Amino acid sequence: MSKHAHLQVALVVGAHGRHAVIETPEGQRLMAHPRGKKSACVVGDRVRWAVAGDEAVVEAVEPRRNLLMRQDEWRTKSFAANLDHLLFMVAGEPMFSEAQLTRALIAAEDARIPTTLLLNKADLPTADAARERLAPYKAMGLTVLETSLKRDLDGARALLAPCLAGRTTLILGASGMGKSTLINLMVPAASAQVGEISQALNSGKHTTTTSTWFWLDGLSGSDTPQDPHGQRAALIDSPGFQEFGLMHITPQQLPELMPDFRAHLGDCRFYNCTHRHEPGCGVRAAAQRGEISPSRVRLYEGLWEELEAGQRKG
Ligand SMILES: Nc1nc2c(ncn2[C@@H]2O[C@H](COP(=O)(O)OP(=O)(O)OP(=O)(O)O)[C@@H](O)[C@H]2O)c(=O)[nH]1
Ligand SMILES: [Zn+2]
Repeated sequence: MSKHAHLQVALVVGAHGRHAVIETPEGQRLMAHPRGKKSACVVGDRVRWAVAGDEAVVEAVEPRRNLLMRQDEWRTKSFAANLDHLLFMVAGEPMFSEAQLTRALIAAEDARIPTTLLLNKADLPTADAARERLAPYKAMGLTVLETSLKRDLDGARALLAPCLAGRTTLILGASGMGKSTLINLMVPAASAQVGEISQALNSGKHTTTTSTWFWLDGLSGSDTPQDPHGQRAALIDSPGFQEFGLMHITPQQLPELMPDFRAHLGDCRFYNCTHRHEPGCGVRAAAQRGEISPSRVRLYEGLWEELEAGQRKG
């Protein structure tokens, strides 16, 4: 048993730099500082904490079920930990980026986090082009839900409730896909809560720089067979969509993490086929038969080069 096992557990609902906002099981929120590098925490972490002087100190982070990383130009940071589900929002206007989608799916697959795709703005004529772009993803088994958050709030709520019930969902969407509209629909008090957390973390500045945890009341999973104890539903919003960091993945792992590629991995002549230029490649053959979309092949090749270059840099 860890030497911190006697300490109380709290949930990290906001984190930024050397600060965290933690929530006790009774629902009390406190500012806390991690004791050291080892106790640095991210939203979704369960932590052991204690009072030291007049502040709360995070003494240890409980083992994580998973951790999603994001990447900006310079470095890799964490999005959130202990996720059950990822909801990736897309739209036809502005048209979503298939490269961002593919990266997110690879990261989620690697972390074994199931993903649902949400096509918003289904009311616009441009939704057809988005549906077409999503076809390969549907074909590889992903669920694609459709909403018109602006036109039909009640319909969206009814559709999303079972998808969010009883689990912790990280919601991702590039600017303009309708993420704020969705969060405000599901969490009416969201903007007030974000204000409180970001004020605590940024000492007064009212900008959101951190992922934020929201409880979704009324959506406990007590009716779902996987969760007979009725775990509370929660949403994590992560503002300022960044690319997923994939630097922890090797190019050789990529095909295993792409279900449309994975389906053909047994069909290559060489056991160490990279599916780029080898003769007798089953993946290429599948692409030629139209079973893997040309855009996915291009994305795979680009990622391969990027990850290989990253490996060389060490
Ligand atoms: N036609 C249509 N417009 C929508 C729909 N949902 C959201 N919008 C509009 O799309 C725009 C972007 O929505 P937001 O919710 O602000 O998008 P966001 O993804 O949070 O974008 P950022 O605030 O830039 O991060 C707004 O003008 C919304 O009113 C929809 O279902 N249909
Ligand atoms: Zn091959």
